[in-house]
Amino acid sequence: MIEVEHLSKTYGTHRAITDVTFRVEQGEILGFLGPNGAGKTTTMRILTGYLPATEGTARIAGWEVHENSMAVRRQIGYLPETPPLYPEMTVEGFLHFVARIKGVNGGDRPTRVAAALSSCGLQEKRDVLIRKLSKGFKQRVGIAQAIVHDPPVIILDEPTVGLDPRQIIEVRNLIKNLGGDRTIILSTHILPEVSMTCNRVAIIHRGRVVAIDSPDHLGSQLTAGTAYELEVAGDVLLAQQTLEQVAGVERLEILSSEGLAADRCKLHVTTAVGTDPGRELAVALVAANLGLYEMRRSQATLEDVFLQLTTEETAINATLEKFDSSEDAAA
Ligand SMILES: Nc1ncnc2c1ncn2[C@@H]1O[C@H](COP(=O)(O)OP(=O)(O)OP(=O)(O)O)[C@@H](O)[C@H]1O
Repeated sequence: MIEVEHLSKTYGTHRAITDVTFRVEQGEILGFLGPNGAGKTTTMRILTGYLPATEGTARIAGWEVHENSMAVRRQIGYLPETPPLYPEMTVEGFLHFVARIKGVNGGDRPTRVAAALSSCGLQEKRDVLIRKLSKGFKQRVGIAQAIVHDPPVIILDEPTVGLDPRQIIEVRNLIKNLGGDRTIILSTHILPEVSMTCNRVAIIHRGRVVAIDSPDHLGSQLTAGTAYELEVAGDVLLAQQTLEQVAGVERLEILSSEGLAADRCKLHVTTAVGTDPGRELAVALVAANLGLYEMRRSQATLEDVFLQLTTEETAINATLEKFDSSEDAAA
């Protein structure tokens, strides 16, 4: 439904996005996650036909966005960071107005407006002036204006920014309910937002997509599979050798033994993707006559991945190389 290939955008001499490539299939909710200034808004403005790309192409439902910007706008509902609302109009009056300018024909308008009011939980506010609404309800009106012409694609730029925690939950649920057949891209710099609402997440950093996958897969794909922290009694070198021989162990680190009893040591074991040899680690230690006093398992979370990708230059470069080599292999 959405195909983005090698998009770049330069403002003057400043490169805002570089070689952004991704696809979104019909019915998917893709989260566009990145810190402030990463290039989310720029990408969304190109996709919606409001901004030309410097290089690359973007297609929505088969239409190249820049060459067919009017046709593309009919396929898209767009909620910019600041919703375009007329405060002196009532909610219903405003939605009728938007339906008209988006080309919904007169006969269909009452049905479309009623559907948008209902989807966004706005029926009771239909006669209220927009300026009298809370920020959360204003945001719902912003989403209602994006969907009033029943577009197959919805693009939401930071839809929960500035809302209180209750409003955030309501807007997230609303977005999930809009899914189904519709294809949705939402941008955010808030991690839980993508885990809770999206099927897939694209992490964007300094204008580049540095990872794209399901929230769960990202946790395991980019770092090793599982990690264990172990407190062992006995000779530390024997413990190290014993653990290193267990199948699946990829990396072993001896941690500081500060605060531990004299014969104790702490080790951190990282295992290969797709392996989880917890039982074998315990059995091997006991078989070597070592004492096992603590064993804690942890999985890399989306937060670990996001921090790793957006704070460590080396990790980003490694990921970019990995992406380049997988593209080479695919070519
Ligand atoms: N009109 C513009 N002229 C010059 N530079 C711009 C313009 N718009 C954005 N930029 C720069 O391009 C980069 C990407 O900005 P963009 O707004 O796309 O990021 P973002 O991820 O949406 O961030 P935010 O969440 O802060 O809006 C930033 O460095 C920004 O300063």
